[in-house]
Amino acid sequence: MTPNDQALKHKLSHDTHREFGGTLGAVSMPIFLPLTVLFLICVSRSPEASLFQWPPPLPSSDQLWDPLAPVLFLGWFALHAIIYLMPLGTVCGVFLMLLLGLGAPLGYLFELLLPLAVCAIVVSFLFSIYLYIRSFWAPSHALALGGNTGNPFYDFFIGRELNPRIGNFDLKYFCELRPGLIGWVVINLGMLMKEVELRGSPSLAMILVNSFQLLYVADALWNEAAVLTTMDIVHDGFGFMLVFGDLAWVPFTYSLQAAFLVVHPQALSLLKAAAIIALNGVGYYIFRKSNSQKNQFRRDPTHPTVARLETIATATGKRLLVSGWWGLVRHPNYLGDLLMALAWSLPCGFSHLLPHFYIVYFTSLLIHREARDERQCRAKYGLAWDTYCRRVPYRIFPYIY
Ligand SMILES: NC(=O)C1=CN([C@@H]2O[C@H](COP(=O)(O)OP(=O)(O)OC[C@H]3O[C@@H](n4cnc5c(N)ncnc54)[C@H](OP(=O)(O)O)[C@@H]3O)[C@@H](O)[C@H]2O)C=CC1
Ligand SMILES: CC(C)CCC[C@@H](C)[C@H]1CC=C2C3=C(CC[C@@]21C)[C@@]1(C)CC[C@H](O)C(C)(C)[C@@H]1CC3
Repeated sequence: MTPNDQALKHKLSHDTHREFGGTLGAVSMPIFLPLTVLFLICVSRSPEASLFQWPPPLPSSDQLWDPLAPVLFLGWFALHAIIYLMPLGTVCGVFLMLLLGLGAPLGYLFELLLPLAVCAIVVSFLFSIYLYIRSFWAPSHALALGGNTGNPFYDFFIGRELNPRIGNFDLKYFCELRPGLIGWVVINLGMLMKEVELRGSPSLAMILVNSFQLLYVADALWNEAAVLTTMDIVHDGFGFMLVFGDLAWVPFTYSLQAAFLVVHPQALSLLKAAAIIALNGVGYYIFRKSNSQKNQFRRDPTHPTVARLETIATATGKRLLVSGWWGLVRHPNYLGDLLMALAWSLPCGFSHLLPHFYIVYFTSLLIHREARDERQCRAKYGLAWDTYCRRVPYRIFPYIY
């Protein structure tokens, strides 16, 4: 071990700040979150669709298992791994998959949703155990700062290794963008097909939810390289939280609105639809413009689109934007993302709480995420960050928060 490795190991073992409720959170979340996924799917297809109904709509054991589910899940995962390894761009890869999937009875995904979610949960546990064990062979410089406290429950949850790789295959980067995110869109499409089977044509609400979320995922794939600057890739280890988040949470809870609409059709006037489309458009515009502005600035601060923006210097040599989108609030990209989240739930009406689960969860996730990023930026940039906070006092919502 080099002196550098030793110093880092020392720093890692003394980084005692615990996120997500510390050990208690790390022990309870791997139990609570998978049960939440199964519970929400059951609620979405129950006639009442109530989060508070008693007794809760629990699944029977035969609803949880179907031999086709592991074949489909593992096949899906393997297909993405092959496409990832092939010298094809993401867009070509997705196009290839669409061709393969053309004519597949996607509506059957509605019946398979619970068994598929069970597979995703089991695979998430097995994969995280593999990642935890292999991290003990990783060099110190490959470990994540936050996930090496020595507490096995906490480290398993947060992830010990930052960017585990098999050869050139980056496991975290792959999981963050491919199988789960694209799986979400395919599940949505399956729900739309199921609606067509049941009612002859897709409803306007279903078309809106599918189109908005397809745009979101297509944007993520189109701007794939930008994910390299997100907190998950740069800072967080690859442990249960992200594995489960990528493979189970995203595809099976982000598709709840479409699943809800299959059993609870909603009428939507053209005027309301137009207002919701406008809201999604505004949200997307803010989200994309602000993310692109920061990414461009980080890539090349002399680029004509960002060169005139006002900045402040930091002791690290990096500068912080204080005008443009990043002068409006400290997280304009979260603001845009939240407006889109609202637009995704509005087509589902207000008769039930379930389709609004996403916006409630997402608001809490981003408020918590903002606080984590703030802590990291203050540690990184010190006084310059305080100056930025004084210049741009609001975090996400101008004049509110
Ligand atoms: N749909 C979903 O479930 C989720 C979506 N997201 C979305 O992912 C995207 C990425 O989010 P996330 O990774 O949290 O964070 P950001 O993309 O907002 O990145 C934060 C980083 O940006 C840099 N930065 C902050 N302020 C400035 C500034 N004024 N000037 C220049 N650089 C600055 C800092 O890093 P540095 O200085 O080191 O470059 C900071 O750590 C967001 O659009 C978010 O909405 C996130 C989580 C979940
Ligand atoms: C299981 C927990 C309750 C929460 C886990 C959080 C994860 C679901 C999210 C953490 C960061 C994410 C990002 C995206 C999806 C959700 C997770 C994995 C993202 C890929 C969505 C598409 C965006 O365009 C993005 C900017 C690429 C996102 C990056 C962060």
